[in-house]
Amino acid sequence: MDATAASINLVDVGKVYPDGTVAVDGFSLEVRAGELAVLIGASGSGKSTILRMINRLIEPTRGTITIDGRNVLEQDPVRLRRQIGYVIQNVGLFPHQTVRANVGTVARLLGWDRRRISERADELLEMVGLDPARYARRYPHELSGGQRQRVGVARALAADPLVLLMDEPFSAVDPIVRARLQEEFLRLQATVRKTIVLVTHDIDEAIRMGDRIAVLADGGRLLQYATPGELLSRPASTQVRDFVGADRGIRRLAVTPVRDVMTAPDSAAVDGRPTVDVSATLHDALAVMLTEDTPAVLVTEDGNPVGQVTRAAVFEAPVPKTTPV
Ligand SMILES: Nc1ncnc2c1ncn2[C@@H]1O[C@H](COP(=O)(O)OP(=O)(O)OP(=O)(O)O)[C@@H](O)[C@H]1O
Repeated sequence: MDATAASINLVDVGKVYPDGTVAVDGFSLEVRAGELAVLIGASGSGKSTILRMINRLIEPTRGTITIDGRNVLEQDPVRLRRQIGYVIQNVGLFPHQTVRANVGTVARLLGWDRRRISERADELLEMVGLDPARYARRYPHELSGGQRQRVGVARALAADPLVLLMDEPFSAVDPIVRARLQEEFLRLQATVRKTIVLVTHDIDEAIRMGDRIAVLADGGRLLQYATPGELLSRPASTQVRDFVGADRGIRRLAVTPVRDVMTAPDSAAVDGRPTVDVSATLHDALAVMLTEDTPAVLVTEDGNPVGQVTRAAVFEAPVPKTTPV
């Protein structure tokens, strides 16, 4: 087990609201420690309800939820919530508190001393790309939407939680800011490696961010739980296929590394051929082929040729293995 993250297990979880609405009817999912799982699905399919049952903002009416094997339903909900970071769409920052005080909220509740709280808050602000000297003393209304969202992420990470729950964290900002926040967040996640459950409506966001994506239908019915590549290349049903979209073929290129399809470099063609780095995707390789009007590109690692990718290989990219739901 990773010391900074915890696995999450939902087994046959259900929620019937007091008015009789069956929001979630027997939902099971396993999120491995350090992985980012995305919940996506039609409006009203129960995504937010599932998310909020994990930190018990909503009490399940059946099933079990464990974090690292410990049943959350047997823990004190207030203490539980302090151990789980929670980021929501409009952030919910306290308007009359400075950015530093907002980031320090949970640490304060945990009784940390003032100096440790400020130091931690400033460290977190730096991590999310906000210079504390400039922003720590501002109030939320003195920030842009994207900056507020970063403060929300910093606040959720401040007490070093094992688990982070994110409900449409980037949807309140425009698409350009959103893409930048997603990228920054992925870089941050590569360092902090939390176990994350993220709810979104945006299939591009799901594909970009998710290690695994759960596609839900009404009542929290799990249609498929798979890696982005698998979801795009092997949708489990027409419902998933429709959901993922007609351009799933193009999307798939963006999640398939050239490493997966490259073959040994053709020695005669090494000189002068356009190159892509070994970290590139098929989407990158195809873009180079199209702009350079060439049938193949060389794949390089630290500048040395390690393989090649042809147009044919791009279009015949192997289908990823299926992982059982
Ligand atoms: N407090 C409540 N009382 C009764 N029904 C509720 C309550 N909260 C949510 N619901 C219903 O439960 C179902 C699931 O809602 P939920 O918010 O979890 O869906 P969602 O997938 O997150 O939706 P969206 O994508 O639109 O945010 C919906 O039919 C909703 O109307």
